[in-house]
Amino acid sequence: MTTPLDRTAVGGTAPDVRMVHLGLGAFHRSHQAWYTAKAGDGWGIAAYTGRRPDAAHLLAAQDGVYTLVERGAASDRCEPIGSIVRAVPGDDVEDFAATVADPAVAVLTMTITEAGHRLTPQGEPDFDDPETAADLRMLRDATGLPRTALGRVLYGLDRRRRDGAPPIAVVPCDNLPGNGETVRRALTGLAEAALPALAAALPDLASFVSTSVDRITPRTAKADLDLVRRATGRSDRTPVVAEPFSDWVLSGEFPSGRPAWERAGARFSADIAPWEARKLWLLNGAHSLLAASGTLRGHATVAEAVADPVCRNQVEALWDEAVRHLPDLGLQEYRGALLERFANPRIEHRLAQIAEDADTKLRMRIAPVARLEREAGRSAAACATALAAWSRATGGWLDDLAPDLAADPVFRTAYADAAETLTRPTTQESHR
Ligand SMILES: NC(=O)c1ccc[n+]([C@@H]2O[C@H](COP(=O)([O-])OP(=O)(O)OC[C@H]3O[C@@H](n4cnc5c(N)ncnc54)[C@H](O)[C@@H]3O)[C@@H](O)[C@H]2O)c1
Ligand SMILES: O=P(O)(O)OC[C@@H](O)[C@@H](O)[C@H](O)[C@H](O)CO
Repeated sequence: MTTPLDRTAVGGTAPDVRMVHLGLGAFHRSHQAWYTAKAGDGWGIAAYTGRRPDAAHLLAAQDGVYTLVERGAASDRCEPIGSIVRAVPGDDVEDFAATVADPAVAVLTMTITEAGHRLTPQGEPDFDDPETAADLRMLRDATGLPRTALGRVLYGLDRRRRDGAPPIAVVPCDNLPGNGETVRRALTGLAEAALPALAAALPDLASFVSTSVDRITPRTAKADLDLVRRATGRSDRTPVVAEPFSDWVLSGEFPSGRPAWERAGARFSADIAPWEARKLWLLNGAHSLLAASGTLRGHATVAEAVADPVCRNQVEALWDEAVRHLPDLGLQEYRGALLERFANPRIEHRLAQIAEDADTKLRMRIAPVARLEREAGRSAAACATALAAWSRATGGWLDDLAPDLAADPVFRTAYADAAETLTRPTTQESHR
């Protein structure tokens, strides 16, 4: 017999809400909520969805409690997680703002996806984006509620300013370089356009923490619901599956306190840039390369693609280019560990998921390495392969993604050569 999952699975008492999260997806639950539960020092989270309410409804029906399935190469480990105390649809913007303004709340984390930031390719607020422009008008004229993620954050922070609550730490957890500083600049620019009093107050009202986040978390499959029921004897309508590995590097101030995330292995560093570049260029860069090239070669998951020698060689070549621009942070070991993580046959990480919003991702994961390679006088052939595969898989144009690289004759030649190679069968294939 199975019993429904609820708070009794985690001891019965909910911790007080001291953290708020925007973008209640799989990754928040496998990562920040997991670190917060492991810290064990009584921080509860009120989590809001970004776009669709479904995740909030499912989770709220279970008192916010869900099962984390840690999926190793050989077996699964199921654990109930109880740090999310309230799960709320994101379109309840008034509720979100009231939580952000709550003086007991000290931390605001976010996973709104890279594209959800609605930034220009240069990483600045995009005032030409119609939804951003509509939010700015509403905020300025106080005529409605914002719909974009950053618009909602501005609305919440402005409520906090007006209520005179103590400063809050804003902790972006998307795969964006310098995510804390990027979000600080974006919010400041947007506030200057619509809420000048907030723009002036922001430096005292909020700190911005940059983070490098890592835990491969694919979308949950239907079969995982049965698996959890069999393994735990409880029916969970919304478990989350992740690899056993997890990493979190943070840099910045927490003026009103934070959970003791270091108890769960989080690291605090004054200089996050090298860690972040290592993760974005090696892990995420390879993911985006595989999402394009692996799809072209008929693969559906990361594990399938990385087992293909053609894709694997492309990944190694990309890494050879990237590591020339990274300090020695145990790069050989890191590469070896990544190959093992990618090869985990039980993690069904679909290339189609990684390929979503591919152009935004490639701008951050591949283009920076290509530029550094070109500055060093090399052709950046492996980056060119990644971009050519993306173009072939999606119909995207290099000129739109990275006009500077498109205008560089050496890179352009490498890109054209790569495009041609992608259509040519390998020696093995031509002998079949
Ligand atoms: N899944 C991973 O392995 C992983 C690992 C590291 C970092 N991340 C970061 O977390 C983000 C979310 O990943 P996930 O696995 O939770 O995805 P998910 O699809 O499970 O959840 C995405 C969340 O973002 C919200 N969202 C999506 N588009 C949005 C938009 N345009 N504006 C506002 N909110 C929006 C969704 O409503 C949802 O709440 C990724 O984009 C990435 O930046 C994910
Ligand atoms: O989550 P996204 O969409 O930014 O990117 C897809 C993957 O590259 C990413 O989720 C990785 O699995 C993750 O960053 C590992 O920590």
